[in-house]
Amino acid sequence: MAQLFDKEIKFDLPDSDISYYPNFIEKTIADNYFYNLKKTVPWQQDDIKVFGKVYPQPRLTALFGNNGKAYSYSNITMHPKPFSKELQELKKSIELVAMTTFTTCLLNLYRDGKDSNGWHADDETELGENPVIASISLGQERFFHLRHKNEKQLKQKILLEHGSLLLMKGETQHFWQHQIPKTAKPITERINLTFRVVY
Ligand SMILES: O=C(O)CCC(=O)C(=O)O
Ligand SMILES: [Fe+2]
Repeated sequence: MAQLFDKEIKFDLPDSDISYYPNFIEKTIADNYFYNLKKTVPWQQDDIKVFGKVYPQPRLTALFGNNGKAYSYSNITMHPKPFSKELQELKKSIELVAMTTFTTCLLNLYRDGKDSNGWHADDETELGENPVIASISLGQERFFHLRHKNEKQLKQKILLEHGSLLLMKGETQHFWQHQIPKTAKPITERINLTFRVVY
């Protein structure tokens, strides 16, 4: 079978298991996924509650899944739509690398540099004890920041490029938080897909 990716970059960070595959999806195929998902996904903007105040979430999202299980975070509960043919296809190729059978995909659309994703860990109970999170990036590259929850000097920045895969597993979500910060640079849109198992 053809290799879908040419290298794995493993981050040597304590209490974590994080790998980055820069060219997981070939450029022209990644371009096609981007345009197709941008056009066909029913993007929504939910309100989030932060310290008792309600704000529109600074990005658009969508949830797909095959087991009907809802996913809740930041006071939002999302109900999955059935996987499209292309998401199903993408899920299959990621499962080969992640060695996990995913049930659910959360999609994020960052419209410009003002869109972001605040510090958090993907540690909701419905994701299980040690979640495997497989994250695909399409379109505009953005920085992904990681910080250790207890040892504040431990941090890492990863540039998430078009067609890349970032894999987080093991105890990562217990010890590390991540974010996509805003940027003042004039930038274009990015789509992120995170495949997860929702129990
Ligand atoms: O956009 C990204 O790369 C990260 C998304 C994320 O952390 C999440 O949806 O939980
Ligand atoms: Fe996350």
